[in-house]
Amino acid sequence: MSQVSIIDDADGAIVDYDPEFLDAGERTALLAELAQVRDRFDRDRVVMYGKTIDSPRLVCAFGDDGLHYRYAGVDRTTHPWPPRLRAARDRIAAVCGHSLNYALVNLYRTGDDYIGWHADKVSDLVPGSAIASLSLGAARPFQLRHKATGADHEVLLASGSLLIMRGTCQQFYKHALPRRRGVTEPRFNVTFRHVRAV
Ligand SMILES: O=C(O)CCC(=O)C(=O)O
Ligand SMILES: [Fe+2]
Repeated sequence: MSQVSIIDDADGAIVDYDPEFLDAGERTALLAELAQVRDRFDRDRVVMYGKTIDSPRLVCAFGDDGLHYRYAGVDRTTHPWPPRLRAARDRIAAVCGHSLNYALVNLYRTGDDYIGWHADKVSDLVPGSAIASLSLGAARPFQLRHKATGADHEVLLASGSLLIMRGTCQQFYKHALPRRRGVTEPRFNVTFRHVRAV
């Protein structure tokens, strides 16, 4: 595990990045497994400022039985873990130092798909738990911005890379994956989370 520190600030926000968490064989196998469940992906209908908006990307959730994780008015059913995704989850949980029971997977079909500036909702997560983000497919730039100072960070998320956000990251920073014209290859992003049992 060769982690690079992206953020480690006085407020306790921590972001670490490992560009080569998965080797080439694991990347190919996991991409193939996600491609097999491609028909389970659909757009989120997100309620924002009283309006219903279809997300500019496709989404699918996997997790342990009976879990719910709500965000922006979406309460999505979780599918059972495909075996390779569960194996990746186990390895990533060992890196985080706690269990991970939920994975939200975004599919950016081309560079036109994106996710806007936001912080992840942490009230349904186990306090102090990390959010671990595994990328597969097209490399896309990921941006982090401090909510008060506007300080910017950008990381090109490579296929097979792992980015871990922990500490007060969601409290002090927003993040986004902007549009990138000219990207024709799809990208899957899996964010593993430790959702609180309700
Ligand atoms: O695709 C990414 O790298 C980020 C996804 C994300 O921020 C989210 O699902 O909350
Ligand atoms: Fe996010």
